[in-house]
Amino acid sequence: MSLVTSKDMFKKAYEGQYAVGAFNVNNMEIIQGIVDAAKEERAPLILQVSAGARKYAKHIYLMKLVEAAIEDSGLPICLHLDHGEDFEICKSCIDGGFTSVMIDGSKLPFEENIALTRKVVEYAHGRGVVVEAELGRLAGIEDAVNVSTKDATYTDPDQAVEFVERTGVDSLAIAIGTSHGAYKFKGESNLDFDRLATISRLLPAFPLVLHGASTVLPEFVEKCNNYGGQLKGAQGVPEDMLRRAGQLGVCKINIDTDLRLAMTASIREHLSKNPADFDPRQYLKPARAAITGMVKHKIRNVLNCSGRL
Ligand SMILES: O=C(CO)COP(=O)(O)O
Ligand SMILES: O=C[C@H](O)COP(=O)(O)O
Ligand SMILES: [Zn+2]
Ligand SMILES: [Zn+2]
Repeated sequence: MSLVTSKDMFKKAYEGQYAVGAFNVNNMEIIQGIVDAAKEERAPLILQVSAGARKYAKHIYLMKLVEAAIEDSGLPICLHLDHGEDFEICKSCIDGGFTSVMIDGSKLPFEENIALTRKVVEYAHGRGVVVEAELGRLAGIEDAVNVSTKDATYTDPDQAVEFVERTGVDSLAIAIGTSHGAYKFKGESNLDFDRLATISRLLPAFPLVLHGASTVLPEFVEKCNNYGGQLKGAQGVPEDMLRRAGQLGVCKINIDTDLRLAMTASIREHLSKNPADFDPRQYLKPARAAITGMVKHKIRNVLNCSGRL
């Protein structure tokens, strides 16, 4: 088994009206925790690396860890660059063995986003790599930059069609009200499903991507806070909304925050209950198991992709 692109995964997901999970990875325990869950569930899997993760762990370490995960698990895995901000980082990941890259030109004017995305698509497709782009802008924390709610813009459906036609991109991240991080809504949660349905209708059989799709499960926030954390007012996207998105052309659902919460809650609990422990394996082992539990929950209850390998 080797690294694969998301092409077949998305085709099957679109036809089956479910979504593939794209989980952010930063270190060995996170990769192992996710892969263990996907293996048990026989689920398709995308592992994604942000620019920040690449800086933290280094490209080669993440590459080798993912290669090891494929060899050890026998699973086909798509390795994806999350939120590539320029041509250079996309090129570096393509040259360095990734099978999928995201060029995120969403903060650029429409024509500049098209030109940049086209340039990446030409380079990637020539090398068998697929490309995700973004149109419309999510609020929240992304690569240490906080996009305020007033700077966020929802995706225009007609522009989405023109964008896909003119760039030749393989999938498109859209903005319909989700946001990055643990604080997505104040009060009532609301996504623009009419907009999603319109985009989906205008782009039949085309895979859409939902970023900022963590559910921020209250029990994990509470556990963090019960053991010394200070996560006040954290709120995510309700699970039923994500299931609905999966039936409206969303083939890839991005999850990072929920993994962070699962891992941190577990570590906080362990160290609080076992103050004499100082061997990292003592708290990283349950933390890794917490990641596995979270990913299995997503695969079964949010993505509906269990057994779809
Ligand atoms: O979109 C994401 C990564 O690109 C992650 O979103 P969350 O912060 O909701 O997990
Ligand atoms: O979209 C953002 C992802 O959650 C990655 O976050 P990061 O840039 O802190 O690694
Ligand atoms: Zn973006
Ligand atoms: Zn994102």
